[in-house]
Amino acid sequence: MTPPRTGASLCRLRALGVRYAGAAHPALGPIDFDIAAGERLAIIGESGSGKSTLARAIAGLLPAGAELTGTLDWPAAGRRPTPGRDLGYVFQDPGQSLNPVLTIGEQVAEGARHHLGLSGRAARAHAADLLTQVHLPDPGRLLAAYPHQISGGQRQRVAIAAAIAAGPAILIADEVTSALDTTVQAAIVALLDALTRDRGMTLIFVTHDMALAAQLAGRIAVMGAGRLVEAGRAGDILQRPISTEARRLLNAHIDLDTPPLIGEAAP
Ligand SMILES: Nc1ncnc2c1ncn2[C@@H]1O[C@H](COP(=O)(O)OP(=O)(O)OP(=O)(O)O)[C@@H](O)[C@H]1O
Ligand code: NI
Repeated sequence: MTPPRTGASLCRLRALGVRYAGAAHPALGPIDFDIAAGERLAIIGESGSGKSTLARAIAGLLPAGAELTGTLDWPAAGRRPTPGRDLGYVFQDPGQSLNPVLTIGEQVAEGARHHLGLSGRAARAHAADLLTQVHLPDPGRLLAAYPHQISGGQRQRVAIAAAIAAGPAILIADEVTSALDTTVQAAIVALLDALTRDRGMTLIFVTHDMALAAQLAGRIAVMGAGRLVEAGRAGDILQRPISTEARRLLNAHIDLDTPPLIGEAAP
């Protein structure tokens, strides 16, 4: 897919709704929203608010049997992006992104071989290059390793390398840092920031952390109970949140930043 002009409407949601198979109520919607080409959007909300459902609907990665209502158009491209080629997706748990019985080399090279038509040898070289780009040490050795042989933070770097292997124009990262400790979190966020900026990719970053959202995104969409309750520039939402959901997420973050009482901090 040729990357559309920056700022053009990339994805247009109109009365978009999702109902999972057998569910009594829709998990999402109706949602009206536009995503601009090249923008950096954070989708935030509390657990169960529908963030992943929205992200998966955009990616075309909803589970079988999920029913979509309303419309989801791709005006600039004229067709939906192909996951893996036009759109990369990184999950919260690298176990969902990575296959435990394939080597890291095999899975990072797979996207390049499949979508770019590279030979096995060229795809392997490309995979080693990608591992370097996500700042993993000793790519030559890592190519032959299995996911369980590296740390959680390293696995997330591998998942990011695999997601961008075919050079997609869009990257969706769904809670990719929530299983990691704070310093590793910051490094992964910095990596996503640099990679997507360098490549002019559209970034959709799902999180329940307002500070991470504001750090990475230009615009924030706030979800609550399956609906979009507020959307706007990151700075505006941080300084003047309107919805109770956005206020709650901000307060939650201030609480986290409060230093623990001396008694609690003692070992
Ligand atoms: N595969 C599924 N089948 C049925 N219901 C689902 C499925 N996935 C999610 N749901 C339901 O849809 C609603 C929205 O869930 P979703 O995972 O989108 O929320 P979320 O904001 O991503 O939450 P979290 O922060 O916990 O990841 C919830 O009520 C959830 O139970
Ligand atoms: Ni989720």
